[in-house]
Amino acid sequence: MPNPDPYDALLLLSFGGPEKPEDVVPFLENVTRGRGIPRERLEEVGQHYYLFGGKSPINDQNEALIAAIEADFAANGVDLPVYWGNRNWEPYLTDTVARMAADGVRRAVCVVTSAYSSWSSCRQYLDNLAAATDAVPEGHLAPRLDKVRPYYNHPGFVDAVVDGAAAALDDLPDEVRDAARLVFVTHSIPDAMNDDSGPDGGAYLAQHLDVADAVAARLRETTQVARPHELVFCSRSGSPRTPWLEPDVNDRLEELAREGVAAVVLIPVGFVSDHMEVVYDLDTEALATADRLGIPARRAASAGTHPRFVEAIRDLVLERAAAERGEPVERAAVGSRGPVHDCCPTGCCLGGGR
Ligand SMILES: CC1=C(CCC(=O)O)c2cc3nc(cc4[nH]c(cc5[nH]c(cc1n2)c(C)c5CCC(=O)O)c(CCC(=O)O)c4C)C(CCC(=O)O)=C3C
Ligand SMILES: [Fe+2]
Repeated sequence: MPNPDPYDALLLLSFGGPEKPEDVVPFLENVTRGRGIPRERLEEVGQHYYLFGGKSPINDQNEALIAAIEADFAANGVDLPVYWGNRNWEPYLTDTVARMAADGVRRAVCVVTSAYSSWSSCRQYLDNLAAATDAVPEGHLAPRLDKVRPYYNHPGFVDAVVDGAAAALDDLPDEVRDAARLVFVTHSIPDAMNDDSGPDGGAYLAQHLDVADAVAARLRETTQVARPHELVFCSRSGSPRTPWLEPDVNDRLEELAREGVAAVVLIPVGFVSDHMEVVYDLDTEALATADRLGIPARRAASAGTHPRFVEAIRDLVLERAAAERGEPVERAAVGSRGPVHDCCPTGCCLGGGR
């Protein structure tokens, strides 16, 4: 039987999103508190949510992921209850951790719906865990919360991305499929945040480039067609004077149209589920850009509840449990960078967060 000791629960930590139109403004206030996002940008992003009835898909997607994890744990003899908390919306992480304390959870392993290193995608979640532990009401012992390593290069996550991309390629018209450009997409962050990501800097960008190479190589093998690939960015915010990672997906599509590209597959490798960044920034905006430019384009599914991703979560949990018991563990990783550390050293992913 797999051994989850010393853990007595799994905590899924996510971003959170609004459920109804009245939630949108308070949600955006939560996200951007102290982050210096211009008012016009907030109004614009609010419109993205209103276009979808004020409801982000992310909460339903997390519920589906939890159901898939519970089924996978039950089928594989992993006896851990699953809790869920968000940074920016209900169920708030602070409330969840208080409930875990009241339930007598002493130590939980934590999986975040974010696969890469950077202040936004790793350190800020660690800070959220620490703050939620500190906020446990008097009279209860706060559980210890161990976040698993950034898993962008875990073979299960990568398999899910490969499958999504292969299905999107299949869906392109026959005559352009072989000439399609593989365009990997992730969330832009400020250059300074990338410069400060990981223990040696630049990890956010380097991790994406590495996994994009790995996915493209796998697609080359499975389809027997070599296609060029590249990484682009979406969802830039902040002040226009602050440099963020570029090119923007829409700007790049303009260039690709001028270069006469035959077709494009957008692969949202930076995202774990098809949340608002995917359904608005890619499906609504970028696919409209491609359409206007006359480029046949498809958007690949993100990992979501792909069985290989769910298995990867089980593997990450059991791997960390064994490591905490002091047993030798093999940390699965594809690409050229090796597994990311279990525990971030001081100074990892600081800065850039202002
Ligand atoms: C790296 C990264 C991820 C991926 C890792 C992860 O998943 O955590 C991510 C995910 C997400 N970002 C999301 C939403 C938003 N992000 C914003 C703003 C920002 N994101 C940033 C970075 C990231 N964000 C940054 C550097 C900012 C600027 C403010 C700051 O410096 O902190 C804003 C403010 C308005 C705007 O300016 O866009 C919103 C509304 C949602 C929810 C989607 C839904 O509702 O379905 C999700 C999953
Ligand atoms: Fe974001």
